[in-house]
Amino acid sequence: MASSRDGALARLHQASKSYGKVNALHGVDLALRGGELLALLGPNGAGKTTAIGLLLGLLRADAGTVELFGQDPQNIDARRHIGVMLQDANLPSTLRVGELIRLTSSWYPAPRSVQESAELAGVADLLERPYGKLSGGQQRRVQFALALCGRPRLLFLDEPTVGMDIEARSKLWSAIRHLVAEGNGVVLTTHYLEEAEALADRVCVMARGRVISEGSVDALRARVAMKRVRCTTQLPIEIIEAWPGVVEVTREHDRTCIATEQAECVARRLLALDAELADLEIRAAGLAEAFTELTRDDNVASLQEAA
Ligand SMILES: Nc1ncnc2c1ncn2[C@@H]1O[C@H](COP(=O)(O)OP(=O)(O)OP(=O)(O)O)[C@@H](O)[C@H]1O
Repeated sequence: MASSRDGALARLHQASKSYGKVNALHGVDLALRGGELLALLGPNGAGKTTAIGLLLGLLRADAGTVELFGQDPQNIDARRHIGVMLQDANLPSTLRVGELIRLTSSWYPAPRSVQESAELAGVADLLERPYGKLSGGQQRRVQFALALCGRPRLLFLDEPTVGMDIEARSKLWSAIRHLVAEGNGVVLTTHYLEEAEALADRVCVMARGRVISEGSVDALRARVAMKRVRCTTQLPIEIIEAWPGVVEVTREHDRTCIATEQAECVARRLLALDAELADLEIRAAGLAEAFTELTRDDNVASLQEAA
């Protein structure tokens, strides 16, 4: 299967798409490469599903170009080298898991064995069970087995771990890492930022139909000055929230977490006002803070544009 000129397995170039009056994508550029996991992030309505729909050939762009293995994504040959796990899979509930994997594999030119697919997805003990009788998390794992059974070179995973418990999620993460290490490309959309942080080689943040930031997790983190100050304090949240430079304050059990661009000033105030303060800790921003700051800046920009 061919890649496009720049070595990408798939790409959007200046792609735009509207639904009636809603401009869902405006001139988006995106390249997906082998051996790399790209996390596509953005608030609800940012255009992620639309971008994926174009790459999968489910939608047609109004303008710009869309390539899948150097071809039109509607081309059946190109589609045989992708694996897809979308949010609403409608699978026949009476079929057994083994039958579903066998049936799906038969569509691909060089599929994995049923056993290998089932083991990679952690469903080897469920092969004889009817799909409809499985729990939500088990059904998600079966959908993952169906996405990878055709030995795809490019895998699209739309919020793959929703509804999974911690153990299932961590197994799925290792399977995804295995697929990337084999040289395959993976596109992941998720609202769990720790998932993107754990898996992504590259992160693309979308908002209002545009790519507003793209780079490695570290590069995105470095773009934001935000830090996290954690401590145990009896000071009321409302007081801390009013301090200059404080962006967000949350409290879980007795731990208070403050997102701020002025960590040292906040720490000084905490120490001055609370003689009982304990467990003070200052950390660099995680992807979650970077995301909050990037999308907040974008909202400010959009309000300025509108004014
Ligand atoms: N079939 C459709 N008809 C009309 N508008 C649509 C349609 N699909 C999406 N939209 C609109 O296009 C915009 C982009 O939607 P899209 O589903 O691509 O966003 P998203 O980033 O995937 O959001 P989410 O995180 O909520 O899944 C939104 O304003 C949405 O309401």
